Amino acid sequence: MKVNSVNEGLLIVISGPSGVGKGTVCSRLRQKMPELTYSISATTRAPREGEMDGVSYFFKTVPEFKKMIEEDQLIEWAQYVGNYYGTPRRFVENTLASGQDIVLEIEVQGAMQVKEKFPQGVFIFLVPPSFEELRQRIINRGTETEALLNKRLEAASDELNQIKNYNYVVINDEVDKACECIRAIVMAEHCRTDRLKLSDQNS
Ligand SMILES: Nc1ncnc2c1ncn2[C@@H]1O[C@H](COP(=O)(O)OP(=O)(O)OP(=O)(O)O)[C@@H](O)[C@H]1O
Ligand SMILES: Nc1nc2c(ncn2[C@@H]2O[C@H](COP(=O)(O)O)[C@@H](O)[C@H]2O)c(=O)[nH]1
Repeated sequence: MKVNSVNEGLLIVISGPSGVGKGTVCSRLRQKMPELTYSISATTRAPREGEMDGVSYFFKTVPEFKKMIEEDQLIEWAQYVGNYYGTPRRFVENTLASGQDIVLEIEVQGAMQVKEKFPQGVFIFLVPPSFEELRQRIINRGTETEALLNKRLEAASDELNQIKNYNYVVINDEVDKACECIRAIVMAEHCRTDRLKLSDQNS
């Protein structure tokens, strides 16, 4: 019995409202699951203290970003709280084609665009233990003005309504627990795709 030779990696989208802890969970996942590859997004937002170009994001001017859109260099893009964010296409496609799994940490509008193009992807929504905890996390992070904090919280209410469009929901009450849930999801998805490949092979 041979497993299908078409052996693309999994495209894993981790999404959820601002401040829920996507970045924190993904950086812990990098330690716990070094076998996963992580996409680096492009953005027009200004770098925060400690963020490096090409590591945290590819920081772009608005004309540079618009050129990327025109040249179809992005799998998805969205305007979020006054800035553009998008996922560079080539790196994602090359990673999947080489059989490696890739993680996209993106907001909801972009995640839904990815779902249109890659319905076979694994869509995970991170939720906070409560809306008040979400607010506190953004305040404690200390990166937003009050006006931007309110915009992010407004966006969060809409984003939480999109849960139904995701395959999995993970509560980020503790970072390690959230990572273990994601590890379990990835393992289960590998078993599922192996089963599909074997059924195709033997039908
Ligand atoms: N499980 C957790 N318990 C307590 N605090 C947490 C937890 N996860 C993340 N945080 C804290 O919450 C704040 C927001 O986390 P983080 O920046 O990772 O969120 P995010 O979802 O990536 O936000 P954004 O979408 O705005 O980039 C950070 O200060 C982080 O340390
Ligand atoms: N649609 C996309 N959203 C993205 C991408 N990269 C990051 N993000 C999301 O934007 C918000 C704000 O991020 P911040 O770094 O300014 O706090 C957050 O939800 C990120 O997950 C992307 O490529 N496309």
